[in-house]
Amino acid sequence: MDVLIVVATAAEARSLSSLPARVEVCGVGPVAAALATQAALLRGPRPDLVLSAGIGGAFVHPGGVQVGAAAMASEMLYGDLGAWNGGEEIEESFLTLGDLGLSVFPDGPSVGASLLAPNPGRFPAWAGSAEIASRLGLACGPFVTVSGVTGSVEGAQTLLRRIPGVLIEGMEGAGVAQAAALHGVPCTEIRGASNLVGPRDRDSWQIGAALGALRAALESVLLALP
Ligand SMILES: O=C(O)c1cccc(C(=O)CC[C@H]2O[C@@H](n3cnc4c(=O)[nH]cnc43)[C@H](O)[C@@H]2O)c1
Repeated sequence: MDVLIVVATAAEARSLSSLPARVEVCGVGPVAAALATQAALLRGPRPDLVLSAGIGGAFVHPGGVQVGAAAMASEMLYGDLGAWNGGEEIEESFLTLGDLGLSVFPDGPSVGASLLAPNPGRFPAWAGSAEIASRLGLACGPFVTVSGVTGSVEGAQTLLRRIPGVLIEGMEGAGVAQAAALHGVPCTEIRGASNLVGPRDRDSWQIGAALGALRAALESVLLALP
């Protein structure tokens, strides 16, 4: 399988040097990720699989991953694409694009693109993800993509309530997946957990351990691919 790996930063790319895959550095955030993935796919060659990869935050729950371990996505979804709904008389809640009847894809034919099924910003991972993760002993579950890193216990709990079993928070995965979906190329996400999702404690981030786990996971995944 020909694989395109998309990472946010040059440091992440350096930690993946000499892997048998093309590595594209996209910049931080979902917009940068989607733009760079789109550009790489237009430039070609067309890969068989796109992998969004990097470090990420781990959600704390019984099925969650430890800092320093890697995990694989079952789906990639936007965590802050929608509308906050609150006021004097109602408790604040979050409305997703699905709740609002909106889609991340054009809702009519657009230049150069055929009409795609409405999508609220949730992208199923490549169909082989769960099987390969289980074979390699990697946790597999939903990965959420945000533009603003979660910085409180309440923020982490709100995301966990909205996305049961969510494993990892990152800033690029759903953007990469959206671009791959537009091109009809399967996509999944792999991250090494550098920190817990919650109050900001930058000194506790274990970036070296996360990058080591990410590289080991990617080496095994690339070997195991058909
Ligand atoms: O120090 C900060 O407050 C800070 C704010 C925004 C970004 C950063 C970065 O170091 C880049 C984050 C980079 O790594 C991924 N990442 C890692 N942990 C998390 C997380 O808990 N939540 C979301 N993203 C995370 C992300 O994909 C970026 O590419 C530092």
